[in-house]
Parts: sequence; structure tokens; C-alpha cells
Amino acid sequence: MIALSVNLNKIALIRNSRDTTIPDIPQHAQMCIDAGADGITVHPRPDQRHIRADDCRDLAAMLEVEFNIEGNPFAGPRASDRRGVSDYPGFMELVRELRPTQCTLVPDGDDQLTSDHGFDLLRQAEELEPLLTELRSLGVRSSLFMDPVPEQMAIAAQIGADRIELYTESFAVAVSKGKDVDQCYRRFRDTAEAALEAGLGVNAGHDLNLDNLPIFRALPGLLEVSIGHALTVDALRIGTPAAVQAYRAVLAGS
Ligand SMILES: CC(=O)[C@@H](O)[C@H](O)COP(=O)(O)O
Ligand SMILES: NCC(=O)COP(=O)(O)O
Repeated sequence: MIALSVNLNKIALIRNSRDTTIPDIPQHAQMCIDAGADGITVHPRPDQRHIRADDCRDLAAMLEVEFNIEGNPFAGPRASDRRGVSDYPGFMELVRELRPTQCTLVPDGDDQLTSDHGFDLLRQAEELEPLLTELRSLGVRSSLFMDPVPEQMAIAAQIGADRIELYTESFAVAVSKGKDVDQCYRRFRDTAEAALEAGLGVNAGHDLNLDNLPIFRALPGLLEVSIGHALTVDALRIGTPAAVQAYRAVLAGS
């Protein structure tokens, strides 16, 4: 069964719009888990626009399901600009402190609107390898955020990644436009097959939703999808438990 990891970034975005503690992030995580989520994903960015370092600490203390922390491994410390909110300690510093189940490295700039590309291992393999080695020594499963490029899967394995996370925005766009869906899916399928051949696990995420997931879930060897934005929007319409159950039902093939 493909694991569903619910990303809580957008819940934190609502919370941060006031000096408040609601929605309570750990309580929302537990509601998702009670509804069937297999894991929780967060993406603490240096500006702490949504998920904060303190949220990651609170989640690490209570989660009994897989905890996936995503982010730019080269993001350094940044002072908080909000009263009562801890500073951002740096991405790898936070991962060292919390040792989540999984750490997904993402090549985001500090001020990007959202994640919008994967690593280019032809340029970045050398700087990533020691981080992957360190994650392994910490007992943290590593995953590299990657575009659907089959040729780079062997490099990901060679430098020590446990998994890759396929960046799926291009597939979401193809489905939403009804254009080149088969061609786009084939590129993801070829990349997944290359990853499996290299001994990597295959995760996927970004802009997956109830329209495109019924197609994407057929990907060979898919282990986990992390979904936040669309699931949160669906929850505004049908409620969080029903939204989680809807995604679970798609992944179960029903
Ligand atoms: C890496 C990725 O595609 C998402 O996990 C990311 O968390 C999206 O970040 P925002 O929620 O800040 O758009
Ligand atoms: N890694 C993808 C993720 O965690 C959530 O992405 P999205 O569903 O918010 O686009």
C-alpha cells in the first residue's frame, strides 16, 4: 500500500496569520493520523512562513507515525521576527536535533514561493554526498527531491541516497490541462524504473490531488506520496478526516 504522508505547511500558514496557537499543529496531525494518514510531512523554511522549528519539535515529541522533514540542506540559521517564536536553527541543525524518520533534501532557495525544481546531481552530487552519509549515521532515511530524469537516478544511489522524491508538478499540470498526460507519465515511469534499478526507494510529491493521483498511483514501486496543498483545500470543502480518507481510498485503488 502506498503510504500517505500529510504535509501540514498550510495548516501552519493559517496559524501564523495571527499571534495565536490555533489551528494546533500536533492536534491537526493527530486528526490526520486518526483518519488514516501513514505519516506527517513538514517543510520548515528559514523565514518560518508556515512550519516553524518549534512545530517540528512539538511533532517529533508526539508522533508515532513516520515523520518526514523536508528542506534545503544548505539553509543556515535565521533570527525569528515574531515574538515568542524560536529562531530557525538551520535545516541540518534541526534534523540533527530531531532525527526524524525521513529527511527529504530539497534544493530550494530561502525566498522561493514554493519548491519548484529538483537537484541537478551532475552539479550537486559532491556537496550532497557527505550530508547523505551523515543522515545515514544519524539513522535518518534520506530522500532527494528530483525532477523526472532517469539518467540521474544511478548518481543518487551512488552518493548514498535511500530514496528519491519525484517532483510531480509537471504531471499535475499535464493532467489539469489534459495535454501530454501519457507522455509525461511515461517520463515519470521511466525515472521510477531507473530508480528501482539503482536500488532506490521511490516517493513523490508536489501538487498531487484527487484528479491526478488516480493516474499517478500506478507508478512502479511507489512507496509514499506527500500531499499538503490540495488536501488542505479539499479539507476546507469536506473536512480533514474525510479528505484524508478520500486520498487513502485513491491510494488503496478503490
Ligand atoms: C518539496 C515540496 O514539493 C513540498 O513538500 C513543499 O513543502 C512545498 O512547500 P510549500 O508548502 O511552502 O509550498
Ligand atoms: N513533498 C511534497 C509535499 O510534501 C506536499 O506538496 P503539496 O501537496 O503541498 O504540493
